[in-house]
Amino acid sequence: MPFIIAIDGPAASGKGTIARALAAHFGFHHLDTGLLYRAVGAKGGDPVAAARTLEKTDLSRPDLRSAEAGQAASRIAAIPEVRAALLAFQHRFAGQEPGAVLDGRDIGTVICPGAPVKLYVTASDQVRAQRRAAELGADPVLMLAELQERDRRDRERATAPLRPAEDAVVLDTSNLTITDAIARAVAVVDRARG
Ligand SMILES: Nc1ncnc2c1ncn2[C@@H]1O[C@H](COP(=O)(O)OP(=O)(O)OP(=O)(O)O)[C@@H](O)[C@H]1O
Ligand SMILES: Nc1ccn([C@@H]2O[C@H](COP(=O)(O)O)[C@@H](O)[C@H]2O)c(=O)n1
Repeated sequence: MPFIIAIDGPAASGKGTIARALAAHFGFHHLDTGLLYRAVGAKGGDPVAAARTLEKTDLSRPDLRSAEAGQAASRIAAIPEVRAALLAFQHRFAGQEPGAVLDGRDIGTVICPGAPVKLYVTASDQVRAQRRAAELGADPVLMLAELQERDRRDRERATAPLRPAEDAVVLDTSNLTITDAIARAVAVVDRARG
């Protein structure tokens, strides 16, 4: 049976960085599920139709990492039919041997609630805004407003809201270097694998 690592958390908390590193460390597949929502938002038109016809090539559009694409993603992510259309792809991905790391907002709560490792990666709003501003070469004040608006929408939506699974290990990376954050995540997985 494949080993699944479910990682959730708010925007720019470092979950993607940790997910990629865990996948490389353990030789697992990795899916950044945020990309699915970003790609649907970027396609325009009817989001439900866009989600139902999403193709792999849609995920390599060059504009998906922008703040605008993040905002569009979080708007369409609140539509239950969009989320339903993306379920089968995520479940298939999670079923790959020898294991898979999926990061997003509802992986531990909805997509893979039985995952043996669930991490909820977080950091203070200010730290996340600084990191995202440095990454995109953007204004930290604007990034703070952008992240807070997106987090609020993600937490308050009725379907699959952002929240830690009850059995998730919370990892606050506010005062951790990338190396230390990854080391802590590896230790959590090692413990779970025995
Ligand atoms: N512990 C850390 N210390 C310093 N910088 C970090 C740390 N973790 C991640 N970063 C940096 O912060 C930025 C956001 O990290 P990352 O993309 O992993 O976040 P994310 O939670 O996956 O974001 P999103 O939800 O928007 O996809 C990146 O530039 C990354 O290099
Ligand atoms: N499992 C997920 C993943 C993402 N979303 C929504 O997509 C937006 C963009 O995600 P990033 O991880 O790339 O920042 C995010 O704000 C969510 O609205 C989601 O709902 N579920």
